[in-house]
Order: sequence, then C-alpha cells, then structure tokens
Amino acid sequence: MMEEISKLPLPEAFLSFLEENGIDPSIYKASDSTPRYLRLKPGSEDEVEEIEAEIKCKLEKVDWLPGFYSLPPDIQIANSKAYQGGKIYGIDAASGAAVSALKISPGDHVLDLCAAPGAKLCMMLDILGDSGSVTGVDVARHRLAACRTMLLKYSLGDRCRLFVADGTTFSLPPMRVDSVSRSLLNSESASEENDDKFREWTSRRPWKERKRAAKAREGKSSQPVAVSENPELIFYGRHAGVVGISKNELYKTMSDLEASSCGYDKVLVDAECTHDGSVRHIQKFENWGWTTLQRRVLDAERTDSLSLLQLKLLRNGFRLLKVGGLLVYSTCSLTVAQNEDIVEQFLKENASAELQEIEEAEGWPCKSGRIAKTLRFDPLTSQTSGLFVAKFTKLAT
Ligand SMILES: C[S@@+](CC[C@H](N)C(=O)[O-])C[C@H]1O[C@@H](n2cnc3c(N)ncnc32)[C@H](O)[C@@H]1O
Repeated sequence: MMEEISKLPLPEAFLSFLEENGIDPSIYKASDSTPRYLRLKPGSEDEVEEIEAEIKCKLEKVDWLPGFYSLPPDIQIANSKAYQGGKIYGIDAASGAAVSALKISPGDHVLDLCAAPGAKLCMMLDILGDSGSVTGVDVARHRLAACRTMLLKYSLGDRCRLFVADGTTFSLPPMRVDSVSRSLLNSESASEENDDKFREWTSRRPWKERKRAAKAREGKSSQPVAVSENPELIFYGRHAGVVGISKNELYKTMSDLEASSCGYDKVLVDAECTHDGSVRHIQKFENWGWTTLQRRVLDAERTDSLSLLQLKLLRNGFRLLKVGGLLVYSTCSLTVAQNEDIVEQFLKENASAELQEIEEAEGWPCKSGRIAKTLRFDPLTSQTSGLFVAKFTKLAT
C-alpha cells in the first residue's frame, strides 16, 4: 500500500470516493500551485509594503475580493510581526467569498452557527465595525476557545458572544438593543448584590469553566466532542448586550414566530463536513496516515450521519433567521450529498425558503453548482480551496 501511495499523489480509495461523487481528481493536482491567502485588517492598507518586506514576498491583490491578497503557498506568515501583531489574517479567498455572499450591512445581527476556529467570524466583525453583533456557536469547546483567543488578539470581541452549544438546537435570540443600553447603564454598577447579572467579561475564567475544560481535555482522546445540553457562554464583549443582564434574560429562547420577526438578520451555516475540498486538509493525511482518511472522510456511515447533521444545522439556522434575512450554507466538501442534495431536501420541506442568486459573485472565479444559483470553488477553477456556497432568504408565509 505504502509503495502505491508513494507513486500516487492520493490513494486508490480516495480516488474512488472522488469518482463516486463526481469530483474530478485532477483538482488535487493543482494543490502545489494553489496560493495561500491573507486578509488585511481594515486600517492596515498603508502597511502592505512593510509587510512585504517582512515576509520577503510580494502580496498580490485579489482583484475579485476586497482586502484579500495572495502569496506563494510555501510562504509562512505565522512567525511574522504583522501576523502576531494582528494586522493580517490567514484565510482562504473562497471562505472570504462565502462571507461576502451574506452581504452584511452596518447594524446587522449575525449568527455564525459553526463558528470555530473563527476566520469567517473575524471577517464579519471587521465588516460590522462599531455596529450590530455577531453570535458565534460551536459544539467543540477547544475550537471555540481558540476562536476566543483570536478575537482577543485582533481586538475584535466588543460586539461578539461565543456559545459552546449544539447548532442544531441553539435557540437564543440576537443581542437586543434595549439590553445594550441597559448593560451600558449597569456595567459600572454591577455590584455584589447583583450576583445574578453578568459583569464585564474577564479572561480569568470562573472555577466551574476551568473544571469543565479540564474534564473535556481528559476525555478528549477517547471520546467524541461533548455536546452540552444548554448553551454555555464562554466569551462576550462589552457591547454585546450581555453585561448587566441576568442569566434568565440571556438564556430566554425564541419561539419560531419570534424568530421570524426578531431573529437574526444574517446567518452563516458553515457546516461540519468531510473537508474533501480542502487541499491542505487532505495533504495532512499524508502524515496522519491514509487509514485515518478512510475513517474520517470515506466511511459511508460517517458521510450519512454528516448529511443528517448538515440538514439539521441548515434547518435550525434558517429557523433563527428573520423574514427577509439572508442565510449562507457552505461546506468545504465537493460531494453532491453534502451540498446540492442538502439544498434540495431543505427546499422541499421549507415553503418559506427561497434560493437566492449570489449577485456579488459576478467576476468570481467559480463554477455553478448542480443546482442553479449555487456556487462551487475548486483549486483548478478558482485557485482557492474547494468550497460550496448556497444562499437563501426567508419569505413571509
Ligand atoms: C467547517 S468548520 C467551521 C469553520 C469556521 N466557520 C471558520 O471559518 O473558521 C465546522 C465546525 O462545525 C462544528 N460543529 C460540528 N457539529 C456541530 C454542531 N452540532 N453544532 C455546532 N457546531 C458544530 C465543528 O466543531 C467545526 O468547528
């Protein structure tokens, strides 16, 4: 087997998986030449030359995506001052496109239902600046903790809340404007008597959270990711409408009817998937072992349960969207089962869901998916990692 693999770029089983799913294996041959991408923190535009000098490489502006630059795949940015100082983000251009498709406008309340590790969430917060809010949800505590670290590094957390929660059942409303004004009034005076009310977030984690995190670490190697029954808030910014309100207020869930009128303006469901479109992810299996690839990517049973998870995430994300809002469903898989099939099934069961043309995509180097209005990025066509994107709106019924 090893001999065969050393001759082939990818193992037979993976090639048959691609064939079964109608994916052209030659897209992986472009992997060596697929550039790396970075996004510039807004406000750092004048520092491009300095960054280029530091990483010793020219940054090519991505002409179809504002704020994005490409660089050769072998250039490392993690040790650079620009990266460590929070002036640049490592994020694939296709991921940037998925966020752009959401058309986030000032004041929007955005839900990111599979948020970790958070490259897209950071981009949303940068777009929103000093307005609106982003609620990030992820079932994996350690990944969401990494997202929190990123928010702090880029000083982006002011209008963000992060919940460890199951995205298929999450039901909390967006930050309420009245709670923000109340929280501003209360933030100074949140005193000992107000023990039930949230005070300003501190990086000193409460004892309970530390204990839970230690427990999760102990069980991590042998158990799948633990799904907490109730959402658990692991971060909130000063202007995220949390400071000064009580736990009862924060954890009050929305009914479907309430969600239609007071739900989120924009929802991203960047669903868990087999990651087969991510060239760099597939390449990692060379070190992790091809048997791991068999288990994690090709196993039919996993794929079936993943499809169900994807459908449930999409259903719940859409439930939390307000009428007239926009939802983007994306995966970094290129299989039809995890993309078009999910979209089709979802549309069949939701009379209020309408697939939308992604107007922003004019000039994007991508192809149409098998369903009109959906998009597919792949390394050959787009010079990016693989990504499927579909956009929906919620109609009044
Ligand atoms: C493709 S990744 C998301 C990447 C992220 N949007 C970003 O830009 O960095 C999928 C995420 O879904 C999370 N996930 C898996 N099952 C979930 C569930 N039931 N609810 C919420 N998140 C889930 C995984 O932990 C993983 O972090």
